Amino acid sequence: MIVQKFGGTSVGSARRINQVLDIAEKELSRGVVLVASAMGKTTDALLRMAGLAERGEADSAGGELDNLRNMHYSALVDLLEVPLYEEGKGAVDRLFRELESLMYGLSLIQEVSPRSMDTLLSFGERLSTTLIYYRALQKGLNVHFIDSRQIIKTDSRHGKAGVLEEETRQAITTRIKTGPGLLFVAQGFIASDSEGSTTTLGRGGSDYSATIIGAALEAEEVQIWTDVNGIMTSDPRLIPNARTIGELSYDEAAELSYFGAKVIHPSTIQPAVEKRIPVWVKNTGDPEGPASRIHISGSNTGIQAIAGKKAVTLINVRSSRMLNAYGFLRRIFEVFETYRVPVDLVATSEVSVSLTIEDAERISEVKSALEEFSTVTVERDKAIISLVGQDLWKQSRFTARVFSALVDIPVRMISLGSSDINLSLVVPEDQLDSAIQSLHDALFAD
Ligand SMILES: Nc1ncnc2c1ncn2[C@@H]1O[C@H](COP(=O)(O)OP(=O)(O)O)[C@@H](O)[C@H]1O
Ligand SMILES: N[C@@H](CC(=O)OP(=O)(O)O)C(=O)O
Repeated sequence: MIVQKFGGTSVGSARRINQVLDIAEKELSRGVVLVASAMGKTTDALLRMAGLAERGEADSAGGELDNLRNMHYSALVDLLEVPLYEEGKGAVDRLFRELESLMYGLSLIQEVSPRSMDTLLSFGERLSTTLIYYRALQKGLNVHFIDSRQIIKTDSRHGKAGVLEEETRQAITTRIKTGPGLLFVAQGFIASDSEGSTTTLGRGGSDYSATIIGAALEAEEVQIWTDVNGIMTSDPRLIPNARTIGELSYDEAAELSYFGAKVIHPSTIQPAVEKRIPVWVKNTGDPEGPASRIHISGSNTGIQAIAGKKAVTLINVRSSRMLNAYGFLRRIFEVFETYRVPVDLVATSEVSVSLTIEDAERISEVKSALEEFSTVTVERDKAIISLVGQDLWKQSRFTARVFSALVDIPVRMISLGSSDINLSLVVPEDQLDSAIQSLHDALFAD
């Protein structure tokens, strides 16, 4: 069997949902689990709705709701015919009634807890998969609807819940019995905790849902269908002449996604690696076109791709008392552990350590804790550029080419060696795009 995941753009209209089901139908002899995200920018709209509800602006929140309703009903009209139309409409009506009551309830109390937020966001995927399921029925396919909250079990960290692997594996294998000719339709992104409360896996988390399901069912492959021709040498929105990378290793894909290549969610690779499941990244709008295959090895040496991540904060920790002493790094990392703030890059000298973090929410607490034993400076509005490829450092001219491409850009920190496939540089955020453009020109010219 295979798992096919379709992102927001891929399921963004009735026409696209038809394309999606054509793609799934072609693979049906293998048995397919289809994992879908919310239509288009629905999750963003639900987030805006939550913000308005929190401020008690029920009318404006209602406006957002009306837009979503129009989008889903107009797709419904195009996808279904009487008599199935009535049944599909009934299911969509129920979801919108529930969503509307929740939204007015939240506007009334003017409070959106992380738990309510996850419930609110879940409507995006629940609506899109309802449309896909009914359209598949309309086409006469042997289709089964799965509520992913019953198969993906997590802790209760709302907004970015941690998956409980064994419980999840058991729930998936119990509820999904695939076989040739069978189609299962499930939501990406959503899950539930042990109390049954809805949780979510973090923005873009549907890719992760797909590999979790793929790993549990020991799928032949997982296909991530999106709006570009696979993983490219850089974001094609920024670099129009970026090229598709045909083959990548799991490590390369993980580094690229972690350091900003939005095309796959950073957690996607981990479940696939454990079961050695190949992950394809393909374009729904160009199913036969160039695509990427991520698997155990097979990557070429040398630069594969450049990723960039904005909104990075650089923290410099300095203590002259630490000269020739030990335990400095341990104390620093204890602080980050206490406040559960992940550190991305680290560079050290004898008396100072520079680190980058993505999540600056708890920065003042982290800073105060570090100041108990050191002097701390914080630099905001930074970005990380990551150059990813096997054995980059073995190529003597490589670093020279990188730095001459960045001659006009102040590089604030460098990290090479922590993994042998990633050279990362910290630059000012407002110069990230131009830095990636000059690096791409210099490194992928031929
Ligand atoms: N290296 C890259 N290769 C391909 N796409 C990339 C890369 N880096 C960033 N992207 C962006 O990722 C987008 C696809 O991710 P996303 O919008 O989350 O898709 P989906 O909604 O299908 O999950 C592309 O439109 C592209 O702009
Ligand atoms: N709908 C969720 C989950 C997701 O993965 O979406 P997409 O596949 O469109 O990136 C989000 O927008 O975060």
